[in-house]
Amino acid sequence: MSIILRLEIEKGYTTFGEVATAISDKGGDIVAIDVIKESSDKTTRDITVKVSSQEHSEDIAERTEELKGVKVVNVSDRTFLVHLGGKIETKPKMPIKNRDDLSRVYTPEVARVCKAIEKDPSRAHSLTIKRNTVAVLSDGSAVLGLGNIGAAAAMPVMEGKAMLFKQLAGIDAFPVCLDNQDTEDIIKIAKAIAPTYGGINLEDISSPRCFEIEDRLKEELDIPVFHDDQHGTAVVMLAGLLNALKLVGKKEKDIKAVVVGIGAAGIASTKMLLNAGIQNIIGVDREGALVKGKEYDNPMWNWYAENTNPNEETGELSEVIKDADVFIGVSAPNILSVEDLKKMAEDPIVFAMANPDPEIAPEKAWPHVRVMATGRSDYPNQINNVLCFPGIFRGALDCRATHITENMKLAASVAIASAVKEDELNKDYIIPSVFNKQVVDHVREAVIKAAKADGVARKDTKERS
Ligand SMILES: NC(=O)c1ccc[n+]([C@@H]2O[C@H](COP(=O)([O-])OP(=O)(O)OC[C@H]3O[C@@H](n4cnc5c(N)ncnc54)[C@H](O)[C@@H]3O)[C@@H](O)[C@H]2O)c1
Ligand SMILES: O=C(O)C[C@H](O)C(=O)O
Ligand SMILES: [Mg+2]
Repeated sequence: MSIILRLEIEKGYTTFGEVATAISDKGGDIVAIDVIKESSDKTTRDITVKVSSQEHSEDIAERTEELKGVKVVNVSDRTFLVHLGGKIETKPKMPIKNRDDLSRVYTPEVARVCKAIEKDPSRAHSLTIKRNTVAVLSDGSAVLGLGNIGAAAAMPVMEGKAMLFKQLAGIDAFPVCLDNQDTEDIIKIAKAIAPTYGGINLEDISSPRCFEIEDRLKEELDIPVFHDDQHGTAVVMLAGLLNALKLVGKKEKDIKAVVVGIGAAGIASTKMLLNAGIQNIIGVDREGALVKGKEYDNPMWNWYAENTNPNEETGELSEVIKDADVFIGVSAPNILSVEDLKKMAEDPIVFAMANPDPEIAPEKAWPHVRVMATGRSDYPNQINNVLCFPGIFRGALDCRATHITENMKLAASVAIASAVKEDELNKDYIIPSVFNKQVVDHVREAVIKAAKADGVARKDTKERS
């Protein structure tokens, strides 16, 4: 990463050469120097420095501040710079050039359009932003793997999702971050804001509340509601796994899979694994493997224990990982060790999907596994729900689907998997890149077909409204 150090240097104490030496002594690589302000007694300079980590950057800033007459005004890294003022904006589709335009887009003419919608509410789809707009709704309770960091702190993730909706699928999405973590309130708020949107993408809402919120909204609204951390993750995980199993020549019905983190992503992923014919799945959470006969507070865990772990294996991850063919991690950083990897069956497949820090670092895992994937953008094999949500919503909006069904999700999975051609498949390419333009189109098409087959499409996509 690179940072920009803004320094105020009083003249007569420390020379710029001494500042540069201090930075390079600490291992910083100076790549640019800009003079911001110059006066008779001091100079302000921006120094762009390549550093290896946040700690490294703090170390350099501290060392620089120790120099006599030098003040660190600001340390900004490029990631923070791209977040300045937020990452998205709204834009009018046409300019308002004169009173005539004004009277059409606004009072008085706009009233005729309002009345038309009042008379026939379905016209909201064609006469407002509804048909192409998705709410990215979060309560900030399970943001990435960072936990309950609240609504305001969740915003950068939700803005990022909105950017991806637009860039990858042309969908106008914007964050709706709620300072409220009460299940009933969230349901009420989501229902109240629904008229604005063609769909609701629930994001980073912790389990088990996320299940009830999604189920109730699906029941009570006529627009698609999709909890991305459950279904987006499961769809992409299955796509990657189908290809990884092909690569190692193993069959779904013969393998043992260990899923760690039995929350939103873990439960939905397990349901998809079961539907794909994987029979031996063991779920592990903080207290070890979930097993039949135990009474859990979390009702979903009781369901889980009843429907998985046919051999009733018990114990910690380090015990049940023995002879596993597949590890699916949607839990917390660094919970999988090299020792665990060594106990797995031949040709281990490891999807360490916790964000931003995976269950095991790829550098550690690579020597011991056949296929390694993470949720991150900076390693090969990115298993991340971003491969799903743009295309699945593009398809759902285009056919005006009322719901996103199991078949639509499965169709999305197969479409994502098939974007990797047989002759391209290799251990570092089991899943297409986020930038593969075919992915959204293929997912869209597959999803529309499945929506029509399931009777949830309200519109023939050939017509343009
Ligand atoms: N790559 C992706 O596309 C993707 C998608 C969704 C979630 N995730 C990641 O998966 C993780 C979980 O997300 P979620 O939405 O399911 O959250 P969640 O809060 O619903 O579930 C997390 C579960 O992990 C369990 N857990 C936490 N620490 C654990 C540990 N040390 N050992 C075993 N279990 C542990 C928790 O008890 C909980 O049941 C996060 O890190 C998130 O970033 C990745
Ligand atoms: O946001 C991501 O990168 C993926 C996922 O939604 C997560 O919560 O980790
Ligand atoms: Mg998420």
